[in-house]
Amino acid sequence: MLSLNHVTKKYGSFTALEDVSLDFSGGVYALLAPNGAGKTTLIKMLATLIFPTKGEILWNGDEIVALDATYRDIIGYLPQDFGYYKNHTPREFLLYMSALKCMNRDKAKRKTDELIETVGLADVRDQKMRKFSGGMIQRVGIAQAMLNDPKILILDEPTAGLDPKERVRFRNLISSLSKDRIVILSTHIVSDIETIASRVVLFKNRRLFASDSPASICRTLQGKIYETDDISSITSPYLPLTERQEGGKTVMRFASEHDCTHMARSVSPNLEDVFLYIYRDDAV
Ligand SMILES: Nc1ncnc2c1ncn2[C@@H]1O[C@H](COP(=O)(O)OP(=O)(O)OP(=O)(O)O)[C@@H](O)[C@H]1O
Repeated sequence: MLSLNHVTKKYGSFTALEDVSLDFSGGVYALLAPNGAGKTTLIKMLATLIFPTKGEILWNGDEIVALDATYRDIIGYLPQDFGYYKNHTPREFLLYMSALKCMNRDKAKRKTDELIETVGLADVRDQKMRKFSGGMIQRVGIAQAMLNDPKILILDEPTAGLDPKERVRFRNLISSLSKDRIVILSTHIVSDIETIASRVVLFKNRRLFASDSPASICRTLQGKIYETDDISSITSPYLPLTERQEGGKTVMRFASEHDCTHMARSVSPNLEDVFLYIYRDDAV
């Protein structure tokens, strides 16, 4: 198990994360928060690129910093800006990354071929990456993070810049890779994780706000979410959430602290409602 115990991270006098305690056991953990909430800071600490100012991060009871290379051997990491060589083919790039990870050549070749299949790049394994789409590049990124068959796979905003079809493909890939390992991914896009996250981790005001299953997180707004096509009635204190077109009318989803069944239809909360509700005062 990977555990954060009272972790605080400061950059000079600025506190990016404060007193975060959190356990990761198995499955997909989605760090969901608006930009600037500290997701990358947490991810970089988990990847041992930066260190907590206070508190400790433990892998099965041992500090990850003290474990050093032993810990790095069990993690796979895809950073936000994943640097690759445009003139490399996926195969060349993965073999190069295997060499950096000191893998023996036979194992590296075997693993490279296997991962190229897994991420669906077999047809282009020997083509230069300069013409690859964002989704294809991210799939190469996942493959390099998986070379050492990591127990912990850490992905920082893996779906940023992908088109809807690529996002779905990527989501399915992450889900298939999450068996028998911890996957920790950061995102500010709710639809990326609604179906694949076993746990959603929310931060607010630099602190941990919630860490629970998507269903439990959604239940926190049970009885507070409504829909109506009388959108002119949705003014303060109601909180407008989303709008959609239905049967030629605009239907608005909104949150209310009080019963509104006299004027609107009560609906089941979804993760997007929760996100918009929790971060209503933040710039998202
Ligand atoms: N090296 C640094 N020095 C000073 N402040 C920093 C540094 N890195 C991050 N910050 C600040 O810490 C806060 C959290 O940043 P972080 O990158 O962790 O957020 P994030 O949730 O990952 O957002 P994004 O999705 O935009 O990367 C931000 O206010 C950011 O400006």
